[in-house]
Amino acid sequence: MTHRIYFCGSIRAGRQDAELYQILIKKLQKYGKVLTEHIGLNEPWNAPHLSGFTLGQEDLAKDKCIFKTDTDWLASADVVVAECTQPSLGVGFELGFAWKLNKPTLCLYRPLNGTGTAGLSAMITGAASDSWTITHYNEPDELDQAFEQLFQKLELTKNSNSQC
Ligand SMILES: O=c1[nH]c(=O)n([C@H]2C[C@H](O)[C@@H](COP(=O)(O)O)O2)cc1CO
Repeated sequence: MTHRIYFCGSIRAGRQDAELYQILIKKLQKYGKVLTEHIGLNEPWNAPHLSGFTLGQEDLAKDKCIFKTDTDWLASADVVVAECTQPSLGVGFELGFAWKLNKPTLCLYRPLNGTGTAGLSAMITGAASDSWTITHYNEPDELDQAFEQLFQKLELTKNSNSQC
């Protein structure tokens, strides 16, 4: 299976869950190419595709490059998987963008995490549909089944679309 997977996770909004992102990205790589694998790196702001910018630089040109690259990747993705527990403006923006493009989307949320007591935004839960799923979990291994189901469904859709 060679799906193009866009993974979302907090960067500037806080790196508390960085190790978890790395684990989830590794699990997702079983199903295809994770376009945003830099989100699991120790310093995602120095990812290889940003190597033309000075180390540590966070100016407008770099932000424009991040925006262009990420929105292009999102538009080309077959599926979006977002870890939403650490609230992030960037992740929220990406989810709105994915929704507008009708991308199959899986939103992951850890309700028992200290930062998540207030619950997910209604703008995420309220979007639930056949292709917009919200999965609550505590440990990454609990997601194996959800990932399996997501990609099986994607395969079925791909196959039925290619038959006509
Ligand atoms: O350096 C970056 N690289 C990058 O790809 N992003 C994208 C991908 C993440 O899913 C999301 C994180 O947004 P934020 O930085 O607002 O937490 O934005 C965000 C930044 C920094 O805002």
